[in-house]
Amino acid sequence: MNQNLAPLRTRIKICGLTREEDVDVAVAAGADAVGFVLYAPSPRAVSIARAAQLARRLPPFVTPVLLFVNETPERVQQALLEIPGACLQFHGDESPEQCLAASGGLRPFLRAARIPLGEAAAGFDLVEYAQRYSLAQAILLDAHVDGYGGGGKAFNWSLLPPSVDCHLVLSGGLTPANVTDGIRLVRPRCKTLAVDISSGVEATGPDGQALKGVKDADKIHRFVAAVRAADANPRQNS
Ligand SMILES: O=C(O)c1ccccc1NCC(=O)[C@H](O)[C@H](O)COP(=O)(O)O
Repeated sequence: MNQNLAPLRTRIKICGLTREEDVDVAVAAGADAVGFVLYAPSPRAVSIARAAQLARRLPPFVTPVLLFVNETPERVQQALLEIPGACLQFHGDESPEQCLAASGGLRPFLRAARIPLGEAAAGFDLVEYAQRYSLAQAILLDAHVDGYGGGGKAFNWSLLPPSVDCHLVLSGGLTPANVTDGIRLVRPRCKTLAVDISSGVEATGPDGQALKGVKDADKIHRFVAAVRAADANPRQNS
């Protein structure tokens, strides 16, 4: 366990933004990064032009993250031209070589690992995966769901290996209510930990169904507050 190396400030990414007001709320709440889904089949998809428009609202030191699934290097490069300073997130079946080619070796990228649900998580070799994608800035842990991601499902965090020699981003089914447990369980196992949420801060319609791509300001604020509370209470994090 890398407890002595654990940072006291967990970085926060809010993903799947499509509206100006949600970008502004994420920034006001204290997010370190905001994610734009550049994957057409997603209900949260935005075009490159729209992502660029939204990213222009960001103040210095809040990072736009561009999420791709099995995209061509040409389209990734096009997005980087229009959104300079962005970080990339590869959330499909991209090999290490494809990640490197698409990033042009010029921009940092996150590599999503899709961890099986239930007890099967124990069979996922995260140590080997992190070695394979050693050029990634961090490995983003998401649950294995249909449609590649954004499914709002949590995998069994306690089945992760006790120590992984990389930076991790915990995602998949996080909520304001469970993020403290996630930080407590995962932070001691890696170099640094960030958290990433999309479904768990979405608004719901009158029928109780999630409005995908529309965020709830109160949930974003509660999520950030829960992360900061976890950071501030070392007893919960050891
Ligand atoms: O959001 C999507 O629709 C999506 C589609 C395809 C691949 C990934 C996708 N989203 C991933 C994310 O939004 C986050 O990186 C993260 O995994 C959050 O997921 P969750 O909080 O479970 O919605």
